[in-house]
Amino acid sequence: MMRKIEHIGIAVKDLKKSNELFALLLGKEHYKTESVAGEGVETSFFQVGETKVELLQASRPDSPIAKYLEKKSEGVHHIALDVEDIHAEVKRLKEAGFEILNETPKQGADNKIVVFLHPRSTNGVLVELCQNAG
Ligand SMILES: CC[C@H](C(=O)O)C(=O)SCCNC(=O)CCNC(=O)[C@H](O)C(C)(C)COP(=O)(O)OP(=O)(O)OC[C@H]1O[C@@H](n2cnc3c(N)ncnc32)[C@H](O)[C@@H]1OP(=O)(O)O
Ligand SMILES: [Co+2]
Repeated sequence: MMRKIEHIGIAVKDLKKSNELFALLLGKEHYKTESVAGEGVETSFFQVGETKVELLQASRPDSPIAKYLEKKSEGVHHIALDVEDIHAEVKRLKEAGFEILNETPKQGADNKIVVFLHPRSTNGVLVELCQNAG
């Protein structure tokens, strides 16, 4: 079951500058920064009511964010959905015909395990499933 939008992921070139911009926009500072080496990203998180904004800067050239920014401008990169049982959701979505990029959940930021769906199977939106890592 999809419980809520966990976060909106935004690709940025300069995390420090974007942290200042989003602190001004949201009227509050980010509550954490975190490197996710497996994804080649540096992230920062802002709590916005029940959901979050996740800013993402590439930490190495082969990062998905680096590739994204080679072709597109800064902006909304993905939508993350909070799920109760990520394995059950992967099974349900696979059977429904969605393209799962990593069937085995991988370590995400902010104490989550995550799975991604290919945007070509979701109307052009990169979708991330997030489950609390416990
Ligand atoms: C996990 C840590 C953190 C967290 O929240 O915990 C994160 O969120 S990390 C976020 C970064 N990691 C990822 O994005 C992993 C999943 N992404 C991928 O596997 C790739 O980026 C992929 C498959 C979405 C795209 O791969 P690649 O760039 O090699 O392929 P193309 O450039 O050829 O793109 C193929 C096709 O997809 C379109 N595309 C690419 N990225 C996006 C996007 N973010 N949103 C929507 N569409 C996207 C691209 O435009 C191409 O479309 P086409 O029509 O063929 O031009
Ligand atoms: Co994310």
